[in-house]
Amino acid sequence: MSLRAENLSVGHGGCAVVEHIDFELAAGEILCLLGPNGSGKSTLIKTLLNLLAPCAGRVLVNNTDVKQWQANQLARHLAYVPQSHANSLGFTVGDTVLMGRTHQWGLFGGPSQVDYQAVDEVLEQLGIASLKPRNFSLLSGGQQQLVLIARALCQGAQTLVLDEPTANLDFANAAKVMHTLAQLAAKGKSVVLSTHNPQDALGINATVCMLKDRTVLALGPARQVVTSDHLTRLYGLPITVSNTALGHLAVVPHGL
Ligand SMILES: Nc1ncnc2c1ncn2[C@@H]1O[C@H](COP(=O)(O)OP(=O)(O)OP(=O)(O)O)[C@@H](O)[C@H]1O
Repeated sequence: MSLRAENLSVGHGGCAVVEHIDFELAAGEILCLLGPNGSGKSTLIKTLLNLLAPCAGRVLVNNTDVKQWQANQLARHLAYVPQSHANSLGFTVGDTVLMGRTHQWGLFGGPSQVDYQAVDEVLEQLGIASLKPRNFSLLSGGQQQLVLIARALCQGAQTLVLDEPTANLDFANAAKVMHTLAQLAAKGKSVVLSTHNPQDALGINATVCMLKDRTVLALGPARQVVTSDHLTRLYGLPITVSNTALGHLAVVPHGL
């Protein structure tokens, strides 16, 4: 499985928000989009998912233009994980995850034993099997985010695409979601995510794509690209990336 952006320009109504984006994501890799508010992260994500047409260039999934994929076929390759939300009309966690299988049922089909088994397997894989009978809308934001990741996995997609998966999550839940994504990548899934926290990118050893002023400011491995200089330019305030005594890199804004 590969996801490739080729000289891609993304935007709305023919007006480009970011131009000349080039990257290739292979199995097991994580691409992390960083950029200030309005820099085009969500616009790029929607274009990758074929929800928005590119202004120029193209998106290729397994070397085929994303526009040429049938929606139910594309669902086996790309799964969108929205931000956690509570308007699930009272569905249980089990039902919510089962919905990831609908593209496999055909017009008049319904779930089979294989589908129910797939639900149990992904809930087990993410360590949330005990949540299965619970009402999705009554879960915490972090639990909901894990359930939505489970639904995407149940879809069978090779690549998960997440728009700000840690937004609105407390410190522990955000860490758990990022850890889960890193574990999935280690097992061969590809992940695209956006975040407002550069520390997220360092923690999961991602490839980072920084968006600023309609261009890609930097693209490369987090430890090379998430630097004081790049972050200062990206967010427009002094930011230091320094080594901690434990050998981690810590991102600290200062001078406010
Ligand atoms: N449906 C739309 N029609 C026209 N312009 C839009 C639309 N959606 C977003 N935009 C504009 O596109 C630009 C990029 O928005 P986008 O939501 O992609 O940024 P973002 O980096 O995801 O922002 P944030 O971090 O605040 O979520 C902004 O100027 C925004 O106003």
